[in-house]
Amino acid sequence: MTALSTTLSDRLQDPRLFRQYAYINGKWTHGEGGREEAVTDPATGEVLGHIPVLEDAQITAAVDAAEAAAAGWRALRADERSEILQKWYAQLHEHSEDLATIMTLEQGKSLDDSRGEVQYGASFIRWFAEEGKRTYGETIPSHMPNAALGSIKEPVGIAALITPWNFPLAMITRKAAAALAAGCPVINKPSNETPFTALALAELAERAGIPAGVYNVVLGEPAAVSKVLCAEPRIRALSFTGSTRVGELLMEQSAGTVKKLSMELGGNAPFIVGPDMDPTEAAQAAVAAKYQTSGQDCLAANRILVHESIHDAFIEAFKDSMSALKVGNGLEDGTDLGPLIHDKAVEKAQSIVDDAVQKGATLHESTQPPVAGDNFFMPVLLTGITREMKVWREENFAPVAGVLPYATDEEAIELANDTEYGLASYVYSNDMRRIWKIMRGLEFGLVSVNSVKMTGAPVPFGGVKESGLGREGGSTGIEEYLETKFFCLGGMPSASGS
Ligand SMILES: NC(=O)c1ccc[n+]([C@@H]2O[C@H](COP(=O)([O-])OP(=O)(O)OC[C@H]3O[C@@H](n4cnc5c(N)ncnc54)[C@H](O)[C@@H]3O)[C@@H](O)[C@H]2O)c1
Ligand SMILES: N[C@@H](CC=O)C(=O)O
Repeated sequence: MTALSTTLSDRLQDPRLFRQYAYINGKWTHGEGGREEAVTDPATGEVLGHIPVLEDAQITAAVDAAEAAAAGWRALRADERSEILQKWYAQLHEHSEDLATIMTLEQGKSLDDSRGEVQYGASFIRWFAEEGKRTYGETIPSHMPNAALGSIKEPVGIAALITPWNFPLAMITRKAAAALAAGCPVINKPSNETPFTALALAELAERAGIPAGVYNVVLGEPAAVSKVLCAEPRIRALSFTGSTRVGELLMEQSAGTVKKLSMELGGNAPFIVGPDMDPTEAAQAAVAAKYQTSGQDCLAANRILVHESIHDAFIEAFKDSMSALKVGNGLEDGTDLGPLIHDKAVEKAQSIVDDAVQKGATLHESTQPPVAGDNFFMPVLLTGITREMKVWREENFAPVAGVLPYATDEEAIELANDTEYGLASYVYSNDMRRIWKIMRGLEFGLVSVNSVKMTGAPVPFGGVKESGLGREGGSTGIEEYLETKFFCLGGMPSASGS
């Protein structure tokens, strides 16, 4: 390892949380082929450390380990698994500041946002520790004489969890806690941009007493690792969070082994502002819904639809609010927006802005001076946009907002639904009838009315159309890792004579 690789551990109260190995069968594992990949701080370009690039046989070894551990984990009572998960939850709380530091260094988001994500991610562990105790089956009135019918819930088996870099902790715990509570061993493949948060979670899982083989983290070349996981018949569930492009690829690759699939994919959220709204209040909410995590959020309000009667006042207030956002290194006090994850993200953001301007949109820039650094991108607003522009059609995953005026509620609904995505949507209005009409008309899995914040452990989170399959969190999230087994007990004496 290079001298710089010690920098990250020097910043931690508990340096053992910084791991530069995969975690398989309870052991910290290097790559057998000797290959490594560097992980950099997107704010500075500094190398934070290295991760091993595992060979295919090592990915299969993780499946072997999970298979060997499966029977023991499944045999525990739900309340015994719950106790272990509660200990994992406590570990996250005890080490929350270190987890936030690791996250900010490798992802770039502000330290406050990272702290918030640690609490958010931990909340899924506590939630599923409780939900695991409530995986009820049912009794079924029999249609046959002398038979008793019913169903029980059983763990689906080994679950592979492939996760993104934008929420490096919560996207893991929302899956892993549900799978573990259901009785499934897990194999997490985190993003190569943010592996150290995932590895710290594994270290804390071990300290909490999650047995060897039940929790594994594999690393390597993403397409190669995912190919092995998808083709592996012993993996019975695949839960993926990431882009629609990769999600579709993984669905194809999993077809041959007919896995249970959960897909949390991309979004292109509309934000509808009714004519009855105060334009300043609505603009402040839209700015918050668009620029959080520098726009690198599947919930980001990309397409802002404002009633024509308040459009101009809304734009003025939006520009003021956008210009108040402080861009900088996430470790610095007062930073609202950190850098984008890498140079390709900056290039994509710039190409979306250029495309819109070239097709006639007006660009409004922040009044703050630009921040030096390759991956920093100042927040911008585009007005006068059309449906032909990339800013309308593509998930930009950057601090780029587009605003379009509309005249009627029907037009707002039609515009909002004009996308292959169907994850999150926002409605701002004080008119209950309008809210109800628009909410029912929106083809999205999540509708947030007069609130920027919509997520949390009790929420059935997920999208429709090409935004995905299944729901995470809430009372349904654990179902992604359970099978229903029907039973028919024949030859039974029956009190009712049936
Ligand atoms: N719906 C949700 O809950 C949700 C949450 C967070 C992010 N997202 C989406 O995730 C995307 C951003 O995250 P990202 O850039 O990490 O997504 P991504 O699809 O590029 O990567 C996600 C994961 O897939 C892996 N991967 C990348 N290329 C692969 C390939 N060719 N074969 C197999 N695996 C591959 C990555 O290493 C990573 O672990 C956005 O589209 C965002 O909307 C969705
Ligand atoms: N903010 C989302 C993740 C999307 O990128 C969430 O809370 O699940």
